[in-house]
Amino acid sequence: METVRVLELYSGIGGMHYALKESGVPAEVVAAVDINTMANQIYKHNFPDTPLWNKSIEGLTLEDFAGLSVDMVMMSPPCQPFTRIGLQGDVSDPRTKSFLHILHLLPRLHRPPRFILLENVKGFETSAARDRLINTLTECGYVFQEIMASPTSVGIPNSRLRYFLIARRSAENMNIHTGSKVWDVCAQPAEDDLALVSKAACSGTTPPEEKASHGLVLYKLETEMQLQRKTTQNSNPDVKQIQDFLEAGSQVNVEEYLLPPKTLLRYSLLLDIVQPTSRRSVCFTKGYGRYVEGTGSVLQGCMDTEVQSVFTDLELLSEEDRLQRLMSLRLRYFTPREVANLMCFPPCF
Ligand SMILES: C[S@@+](CC[C@H](N)C(=O)[O-])C[C@H]1O[C@@H](n2cnc3c(N)ncnc32)[C@H](O)[C@@H]1O
Repeated sequence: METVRVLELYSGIGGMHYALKESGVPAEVVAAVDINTMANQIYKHNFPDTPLWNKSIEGLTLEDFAGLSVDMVMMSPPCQPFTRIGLQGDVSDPRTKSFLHILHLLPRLHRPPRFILLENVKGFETSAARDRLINTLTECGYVFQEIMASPTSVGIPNSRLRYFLIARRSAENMNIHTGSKVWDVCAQPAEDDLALVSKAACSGTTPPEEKASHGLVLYKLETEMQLQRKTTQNSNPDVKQIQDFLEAGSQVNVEEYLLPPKTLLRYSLLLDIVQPTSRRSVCFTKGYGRYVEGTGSVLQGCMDTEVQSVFTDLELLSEEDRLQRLMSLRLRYFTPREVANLMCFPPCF
């Protein structure tokens, strides 16, 4: 099989490049393009031999494409215009401009890429940007498939529901079929709604410590449905346990990652707590470690105490007693290496 020449747009820290390597497809990233200097430093550190263009994608020309002679374009355009908790500016958000530029170039390329791979957040599948992408692909003679998938679909205990599109020029005699159906390969379609736990809870829909109808005790600000979903996720043997992604105890300075008292007292009801034996965690975001609400799970370090007993009647205690109880769980943030493990970056990253 010939080596596939790949252009990696919005290359960030190189997640797609690692996935490409992992796929076993003989491929070479002939150029990676990103405008973020910090991300580019990380990319360069991990892929020193890949030509990295520190420039805006709006600046790419037909000549750039012709010069690279690419077989495949892979890209993760900025997702903020499409996230469900964002403003959903879609095609009118300035951050979509560079993607629209690519769609403008595609029909004009002398030698269009044989394959296109795209990744984005849940929300993209119903956007006008997605409709424009589909129209452009159809106009250019591509067949494609759209898939919604989460790491849990492949046995990783982290919910991060994402949109994927794979497209191939139809002259390629392919066996994927174009269709308007977005394939959902998740056991639970809305699973990363867990990241929105605190949002629903803060609207005051669920009083703490309410007895739910299935015998589950709601001791935190979460709905019965959310608790039920967590229980189901934790009992799915197809998904690995969190402990398989942790650094060895001797390698972690636990004190450095413990949640500070102020955070425990203020935000304990909003925390998404997981244990080493859990088979789930919520999506980690940029604010992890700085903000609590919906930014990622925290790990229970001491198993001698049950989370439920800590939270029972917690609000009736004095501040000092509350803190003592909460601290007994030894709640800590995941280390950067552990987050990278959950995102399936290889050990060498
Ligand atoms: C969703 S992230 C890409 C993640 C990437 N797949 C990774 O593994 O890190 C989007 C990236 O697009 C870059 N970006 C956004 N707008 C851009 C533009 N107009 N030109 C070039 N890069 C841009 C951002 O700096 C960011 O790194």
